[in-house]
Amino acid sequence: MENKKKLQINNLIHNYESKDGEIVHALNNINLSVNDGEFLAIVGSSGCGKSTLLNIMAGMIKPTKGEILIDGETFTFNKHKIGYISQSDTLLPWRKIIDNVAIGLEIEGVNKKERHEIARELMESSGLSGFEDKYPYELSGGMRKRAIIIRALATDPEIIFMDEPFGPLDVFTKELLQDEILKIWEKRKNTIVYITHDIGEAITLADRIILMSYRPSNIKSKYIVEIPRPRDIKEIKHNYRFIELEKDIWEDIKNEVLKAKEEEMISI
Ligand SMILES: Nc1ncnc2c1ncn2[C@@H]1O[C@H](COP(=O)(O)OP(=O)(O)OP(=O)(O)O)[C@@H](O)[C@H]1O
Repeated sequence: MENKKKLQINNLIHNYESKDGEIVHALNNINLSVNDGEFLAIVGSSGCGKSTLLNIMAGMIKPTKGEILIDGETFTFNKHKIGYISQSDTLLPWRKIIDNVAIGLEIEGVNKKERHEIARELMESSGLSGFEDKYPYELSGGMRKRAIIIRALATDPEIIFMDEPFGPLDVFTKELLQDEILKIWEKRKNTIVYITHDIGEAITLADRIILMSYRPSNIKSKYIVEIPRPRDIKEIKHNYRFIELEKDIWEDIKNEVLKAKEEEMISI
């Protein structure tokens, strides 16, 4: 049976224009579909356009050309519910953690009792019980990140877009959070599109990995991660498929970076 397509990107082109009129050709005719419940990771060298692609998919940037469909319909915020998690710490410092976690529900008009119930449940499942009435500055970086993740989950979005969510964290905290994301996703099966620089992270988490070429960026390669689930965050690194895949993707990215450097040298 064919998988149901949740998200579809057709003929996407995006150019930026800087203040002095210089055009940056960021994305060049991207065609991509993401299946319902799929965990898709996007990797690529720095500046290749990963965040641009994610921000367009999440409706935050209007593309120069092309269309974004969710369940076959043009994406609009009125019709479709999405979650977005970036690298930055986006908790509101003046709100208690429970009110931060519940903010999406508040915007949806859910009453206080109900939204606090949902937020409490999520906080309990992610080890944040007891911190409901604390303020963001009273939590560690890892705890704040957990609060941001469950805030995105609280409204039960159809698709969650994540832009290097664990980038600034230490390796230990990062692995704990990766483990949590895996557990949450294995339970809920939301569709996730996840950007990362970290190839190991992409292999650990994703069903499929897209490698973007250098600018103007396109999809250079696609890799299926054929490692069974549930995945053990520590064990997976010793899996021969993990090792092979990591080597192949590294090689692929290295060639892309070298090509970009050569082009830069020629244009100087
Ligand atoms: N608002 C903007 N105006 C002009 N150029 C931009 C703008 N945003 C991004 N760019 C350029 O578009 C290209 C793609 O940027 P983008 O941030 O999408 O890349 P990225 O792959 O996410 O990079 P990184 O991995 O370093 O975060 C870069 O050359 C960047 O300088």
